[in-house]
Amino acid sequence: MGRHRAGAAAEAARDELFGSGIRLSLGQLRHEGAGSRVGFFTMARELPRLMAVTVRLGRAAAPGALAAIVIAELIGGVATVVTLMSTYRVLVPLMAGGPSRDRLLAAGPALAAIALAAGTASVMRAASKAAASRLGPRAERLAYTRLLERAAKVELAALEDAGFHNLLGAARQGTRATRVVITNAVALLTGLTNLVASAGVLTVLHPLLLPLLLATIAPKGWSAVRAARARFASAKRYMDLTRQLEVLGDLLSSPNTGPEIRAHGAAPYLLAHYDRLSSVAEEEQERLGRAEARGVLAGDALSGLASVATYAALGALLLVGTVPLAVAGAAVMAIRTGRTSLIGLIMSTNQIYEQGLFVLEWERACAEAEQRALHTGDLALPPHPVEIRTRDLRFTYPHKTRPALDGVDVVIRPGEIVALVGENGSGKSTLAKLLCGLYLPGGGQVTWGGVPIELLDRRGVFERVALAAQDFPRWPFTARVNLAIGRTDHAGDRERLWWAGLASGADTVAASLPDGWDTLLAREFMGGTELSGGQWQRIGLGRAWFRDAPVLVFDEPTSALDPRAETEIFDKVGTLAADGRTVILITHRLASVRRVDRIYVLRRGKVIEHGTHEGLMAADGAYAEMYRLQAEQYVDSPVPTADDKNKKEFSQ
Ligand SMILES: Nc1ncnc2c1ncn2[C@@H]1O[C@H](COP(=O)(O)OP(=O)(O)OP(=O)(O)O)[C@@H](O)[C@H]1O
Repeated sequence: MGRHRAGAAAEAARDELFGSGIRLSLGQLRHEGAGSRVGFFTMARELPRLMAVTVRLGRAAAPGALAAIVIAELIGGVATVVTLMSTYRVLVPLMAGGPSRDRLLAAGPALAAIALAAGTASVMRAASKAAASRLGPRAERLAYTRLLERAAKVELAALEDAGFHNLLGAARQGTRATRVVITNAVALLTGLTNLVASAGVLTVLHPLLLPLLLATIAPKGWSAVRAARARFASAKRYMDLTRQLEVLGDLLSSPNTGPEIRAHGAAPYLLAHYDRLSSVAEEEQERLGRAEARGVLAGDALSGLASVATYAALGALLLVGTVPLAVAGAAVMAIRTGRTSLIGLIMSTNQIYEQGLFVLEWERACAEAEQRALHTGDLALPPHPVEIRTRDLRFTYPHKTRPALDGVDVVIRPGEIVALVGENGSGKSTLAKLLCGLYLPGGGQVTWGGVPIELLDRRGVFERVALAAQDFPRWPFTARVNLAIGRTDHAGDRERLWWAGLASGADTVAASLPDGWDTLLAREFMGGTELSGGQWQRIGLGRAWFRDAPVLVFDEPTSALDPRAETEIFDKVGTLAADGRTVILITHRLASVRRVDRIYVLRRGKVIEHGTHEGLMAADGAYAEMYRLQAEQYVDSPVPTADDKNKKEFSQ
């Protein structure tokens, strides 16, 4: 009852902080989990596929190391066969009649063979381990690089899809799992060669002994596999929760949220939610642990019974004289070796399976990322600037019902400055992203030079655009790189940096920093520093200037700038257009759009008005109303200038 209440409280915590998203994802995964609840044999079928993925990865990462492992393990297996068979050959003369000296001498060659084989096996195991330590990290790096390469190329919309995001989370775990799988695959190979060796020897000694050996181990295998599946299903189901706990942990210790957490006294509230959410994770771990313990107990009991049966059978064979004493002695050795190998084999199989399922997620994520890769046509843009136009453009974000854009028609000619204005959430930033090809239309068209964007080589479109987004990234790198990342193939271009710095005012920011352009802009690292909001905005604008593209998109470029800097920026935007560049300007500062070529006013994803400032003022519609509202803020309480004051004093 108490537990039930704790669960309900945690559920409530999820709703309050993260909305219903996590419940949805838990529900969905429960459903998926039900579909994938399969038995031992499905797992047995999955294991080879899982191993094949890892082996392919290993072959690509370090083929030499992989070959070394296989060879060393095979030789190790042969050495085990030699050891076991030689044991039999030692026992036969030792148990025969005659003087002890003769019996020992007769057993001598077999004893020497055992020593040699044991030595060889040790050397081979060591060689195999060394090769695995080379292979593991390389495979992990290769897996991670492949994942990142593919993830960096997917459509932006895919990155914003929570399902794909979760898959990427599991895949990232999968890249780390490759190393565990490889280490355990070596152990598996060792166990397998030893097992084959013992099984072979047992079969030679007496055919009945082999099935008995297998019977001792099968229940253990069953319980281990069951536990591995349960752990994997749980890790997947709780992926969102794990991520949200990480996020809460980061928020509680981040310098960005630090001031607000302290000033608002929010720490106890967040900690309480952390506590409740982590109690859900804890409960799940407990549940898994209990289920696993039950499975282990059942497996061990069955395995114990089978062991008793094995030794009883051996005893019976000995009693009826079917098996001589030497053979029974060797059989005991082989059973012990086989059992140890089998237990090791099950442990490693268990690990391989549990971690390998994440490796399969890695493979699935790579495949899905490839499927969701940026769609691009092959038509090249002409070298000269072209007109950008939308016709009946519609766009809805994934998992949303209401369209963000609903039948938008705009035209932007080369060398024009076009402004997009409108209330919050009206679709301005979304439109800008569609114009520069970051999203593909859900309906209607975006054309560049008359060609629909889907048919164009989109890399060519990106090449022509510099985007200073509203939420531009604050890269935790040096100030220099924060600009140069706008066009990395010119990263070392000092003249470009100087020019971009001058145009955006980022040069004055750099001049105020301890190491100038080489100052690290991340206070969480040693030697790093933090900028003010306005300073960051200058850096962000500097990046767009550094990119120096024919089409510039400025989304709220001056929201954090002081009035002087703002005026300077808008003057510079004007000169960009005079130089033949096309400028798309999104702003709420209507004073700054008076001189642009055309203004589009958006509301709820539609263009409700368009024209020049004068035309829209004359039309006396939504734009005129917004403009007057802003202008009145200044007109209602006029601030006298120094000149006004002089005039007043003069008239008195
Ligand atoms: N990445 C996204 N995923 C889902 N919905 C989004 C996303 N970005 C924006 N939206 C939604 O699309 C609609 C339009 O948003 P958009 O950012 O284009 O508006 P905007 O006019 O630029 O607003 P603002 O003036 O506040 O910047 C809003 O309802 C918003 O909630």
